Amino acid sequence: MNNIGFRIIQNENTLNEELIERFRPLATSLLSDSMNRLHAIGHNLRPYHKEGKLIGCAFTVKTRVGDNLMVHKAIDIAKPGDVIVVEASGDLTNAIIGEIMVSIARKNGIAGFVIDGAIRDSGTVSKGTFPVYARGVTHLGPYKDGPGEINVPVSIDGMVINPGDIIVGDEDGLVAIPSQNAEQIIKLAQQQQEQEKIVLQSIEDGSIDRRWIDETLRQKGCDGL
Ligand SMILES: O=C([O-])CC(=O)C(=O)O
Ligand SMILES: [Mg+2]
Repeated sequence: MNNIGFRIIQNENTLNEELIERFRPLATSLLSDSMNRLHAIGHNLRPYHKEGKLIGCAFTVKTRVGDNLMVHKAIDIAKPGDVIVVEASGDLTNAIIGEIMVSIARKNGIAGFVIDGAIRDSGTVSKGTFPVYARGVTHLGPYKDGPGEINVPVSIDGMVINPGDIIVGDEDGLVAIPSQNAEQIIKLAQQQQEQEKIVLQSIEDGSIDRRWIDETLRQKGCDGL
């Protein structure tokens, strides 16, 4: 039987430790620049935890607005290191997760949550280092009836996330990288990181070259130069 709207699909993707460590020093700004500033989860999802970077493979959940039955199932079956990514239509009426679900997820070795919807118990979540990104907060709790689906493509604030995509989150927000592009994106981001170090050093030693600004303005025909 294929009960569309009420399905659990297996997802064996994992991210090895070596790749995680190579992503760790790379800011989301470098990673999104390395995808031509076109691919990113939108700015509406913000971190609600105190600190700590999020890196892991997407374990996706599509759920009915305000319902978290399938999110509970996801917490029980996702692998250690997975990031549970929940499409809840961006609705903030009912919270999708709270302190108890965060505690179970942490205990199960889940890397973090990305919730395109609301969370609750934010006072506790905000004191911890377990990564939780969400669109907002409400004290109103979730229903637990479904429908919902696990490991289908989801849409998170303007970006399609496929199960197994690499999710990276920091203070600036979230990016998703198809796993087959990981090596290429890491290399490009490392190159930009080196370039930015050189720029920062040139600011310190006064050798920074700012001629490009006037050159660009001249090309635009700017008055008053
Ligand atoms: O009731 C729920 O499922 C959500 C919640 O508040 C918690 O996880 O603490
Ligand atoms: Mg709670």
